[in-house]
Amino acid sequence: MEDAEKRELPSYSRAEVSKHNSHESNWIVVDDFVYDVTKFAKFHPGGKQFIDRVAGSDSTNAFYKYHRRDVLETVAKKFRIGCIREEERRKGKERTLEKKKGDLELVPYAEPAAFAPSVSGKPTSLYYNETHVKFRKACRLFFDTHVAPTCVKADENGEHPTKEVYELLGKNGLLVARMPKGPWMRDVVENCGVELLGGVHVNEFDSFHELIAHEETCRLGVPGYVDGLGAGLVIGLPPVLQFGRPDVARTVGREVLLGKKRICLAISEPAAGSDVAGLQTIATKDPSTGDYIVNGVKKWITNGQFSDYFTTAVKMQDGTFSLLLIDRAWGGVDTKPIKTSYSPSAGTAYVTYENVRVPKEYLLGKEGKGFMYVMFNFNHERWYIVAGTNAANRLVLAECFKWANQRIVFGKKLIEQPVIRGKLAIMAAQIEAVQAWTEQITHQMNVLSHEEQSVVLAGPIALLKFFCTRVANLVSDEACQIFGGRAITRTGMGRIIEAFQKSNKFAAILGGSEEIMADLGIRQAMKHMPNARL
Ligand code: HEM
Repeated sequence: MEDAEKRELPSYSRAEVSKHNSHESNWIVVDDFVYDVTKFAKFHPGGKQFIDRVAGSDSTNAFYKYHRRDVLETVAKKFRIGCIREEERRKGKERTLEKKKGDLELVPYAEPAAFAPSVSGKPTSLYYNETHVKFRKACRLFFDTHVAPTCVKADENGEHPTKEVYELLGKNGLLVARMPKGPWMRDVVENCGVELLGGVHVNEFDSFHELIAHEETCRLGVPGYVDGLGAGLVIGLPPVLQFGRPDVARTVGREVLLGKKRICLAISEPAAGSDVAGLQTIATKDPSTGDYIVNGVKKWITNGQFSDYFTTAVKMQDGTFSLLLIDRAWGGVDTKPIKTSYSPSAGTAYVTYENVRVPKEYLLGKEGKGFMYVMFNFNHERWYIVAGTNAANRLVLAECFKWANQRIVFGKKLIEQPVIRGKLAIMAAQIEAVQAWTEQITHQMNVLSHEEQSVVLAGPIALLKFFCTRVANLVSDEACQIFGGRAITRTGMGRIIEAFQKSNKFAAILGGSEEIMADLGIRQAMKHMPNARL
């Protein structure tokens, strides 16, 4: 793409560029493009003197000391006046790697091993086939084209993803792709015009495609906005689809999976986080109609601020729990934003229910069985949290590799320092371990029934989540040390590291805290352990 653009532009020799080396005419070269920065110099955010110092020269290396590559495609583009003559351009490893929309990364460990470039072109994993490769590439192109160009600003401004973005995700199957396996996918594909990306057929779609959909959504580097893109849907809609009355499940399922309505899961309360049994939101039954009247509050509800539907856990008068689907339009539901350490784009809310009348048709499953449904849903929720967190871990590692390759300190590249390579090694090894275990569990999800999964996978998924969020903690810590001051700066080179640092603890708490996960993993193992003795 860059080469094609260069063919269209006037070309200059390096000698010609070097003549424009003053305040009156200041040209610089970055990646073989020529920029006239004469007028821009005094508006340059880094100060005029930096630009003046390099007037007339190739400033590629100097440029990459202080900017992310995207500055070239945004701010710098309007000053681009030409390119360097072909025979004088940088060659081989001297050239900055060109990256087009939809390209997978070539940086080491930036992609799961099965998607890293293979020398022979042969598949390198037993879990994935050609449809997974096509699906990942199509997802990457989708996000690079439709989401990446605007999400950084939206996240910065705390804007929720728009209805248009949701509808686009819906139409391209990126909402249904994040649901557990079930008939809803065939329904929206065959009856609602949804087309799965990469030409994947409904019959081909499996849990590995779903894993890819989570990974691709979560690797944008803007955690608040990423959660705004459907964290509520991933955890809030499955109970409706799996346990709702068929007519309710179909109507609400279609609305949400097409991106026309939004949903969240409302379980935690000011006094009940991981301790789900401590819920205090009460549902009383109207004996004349069988409807439920709900009163109470919910806290930390991701997407609650802009959701239409709330999949809500309530306590019944007899002390048991039920799950109700509540529509904001019925009245009595109020949401207000909670300020968290990441962007308000996630729509994290404090939700109040005041005498909300819920028609009995909106009970999910059986009365009094809500706790079981919440537990059932937790396996999928925790597995999705792992998928997203490890995708973010990987993104951070790729940022570290790039930065260590371009940052010069004490006269050499950071990556030439053994201490930095040690940090990259510990991150890469642990991220790969999480990936391998995730893929193993994903395979089990593919072959086991839901019932078997509840028995066999609850423990391993809890331990995997515990391990993954510990790894995220380590990745964040090491990345901060590699990026130095930039890791605590919201914009510029270290923005992804800074955002990750502020948000990686979310995954260690939501969906069951690290401590509870570790304990649950071993308790589940003990349940199935025979009375073995040494
Ligand atoms: C077309 C050329 C250039 C453009 C459009 C440009 C634009 C920018 C922008 C937008 C920033 C704000 C930080 C960010 O968003 O990343 C910035 C910061 C900066 N730029 Fe440039 N720049 C250019 C060339 C250069 C060159 C050639 C140098 C050095 C020789 C330089 C040195 C700096 C420095 C030192 C900062 C401050 C970095 C910091 O805060 O740590 N810039 N520039």
